[in-house]
Amino acid sequence: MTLGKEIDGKAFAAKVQDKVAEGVAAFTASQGRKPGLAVVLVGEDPASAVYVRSKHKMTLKLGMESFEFKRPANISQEELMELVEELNGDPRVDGILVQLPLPKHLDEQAVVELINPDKDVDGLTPISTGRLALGLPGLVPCTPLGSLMLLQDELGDLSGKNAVVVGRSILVGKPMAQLLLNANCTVTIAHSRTQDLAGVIHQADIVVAAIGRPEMIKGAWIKPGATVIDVGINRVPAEEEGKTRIVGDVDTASAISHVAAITPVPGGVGPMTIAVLMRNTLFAAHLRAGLPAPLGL
Ligand SMILES: Nc1nc2c(c(=O)[nH]1)N[C@@H](CN(C=O)c1ccc(C(=O)N[C@@H](CCC(=O)O)C(=O)O)cc1)CN2
Repeated sequence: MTLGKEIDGKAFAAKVQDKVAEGVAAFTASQGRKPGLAVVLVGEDPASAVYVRSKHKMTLKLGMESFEFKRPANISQEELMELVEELNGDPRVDGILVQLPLPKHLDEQAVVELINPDKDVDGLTPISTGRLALGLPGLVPCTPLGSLMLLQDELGDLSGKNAVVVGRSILVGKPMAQLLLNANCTVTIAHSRTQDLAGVIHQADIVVAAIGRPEMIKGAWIKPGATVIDVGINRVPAEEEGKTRIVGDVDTASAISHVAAITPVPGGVGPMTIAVLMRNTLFAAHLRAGLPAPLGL
């Protein structure tokens, strides 16, 4: 039995970060200021707090300015919108990211829509989404772009490949499908109502799993030799009493003998999410300064 390769997302993310750091140094030298990223965290969700801390540390490590805005879970819609308006107008801020999910009483879409599209480093505003749908250059959501980079590094040209994206979220599934379509794949979006999910997945040369259900996709569903990107980050009970561990949406133990390559969880797509956020911040800084997009990123 041959086993597929595990794609090292951490190592690839480190390469992206090195290139961003070079670009940041060049930008800072030419503009006399550092690119700046503002991250807004609402509430006390422990996972969100960890991700925001990682973003802060990475922003500083790569030579950029980091502005963190922590607000209580009971913040009103108006107060949050005011904060976004302030950041839209702040000349030190090139990129704005509102950490998701927001507490239930807040209208996530309204908050995202208020972000200046030139500062939309999450690629979630209607302008960014529209540009992606039209195949125009723009800011693209971090996890899907990171996943595409891993696929292109692994497979080269993706033209003509059958790709199945499992999941249709605004953050991952929909932009991922659009990116694969722009890369000339034949794309199917599968979701919770898809009939014969196993059969649909079995047609795919590329599977992107983004449904948020722990280890749901089994090895037998995967076409032998397919490349699998596992976007899931699901916390499940560990063997040790009271502890948890993270698993993806794919049952890696059964999939590894079917795939040509697969991203592990952790250490696959996750690190790429933060690396691409850094890239997008550098891109946004170039855009605002009227400079062409940095090369090689
Ligand atoms: N506004 C946004 N909110 C959220 C996004 C996003 O892109 N924009 N994505 C996720 C969370 N996220 C970044 O925000 C993120 C998730 C996971 C990782 C990561 O590196 N994961 C590690 C495992 C980490 C762990 O042990 O918990 C891995 O997979 O190796 C980074 C960023 C939802 N919200």
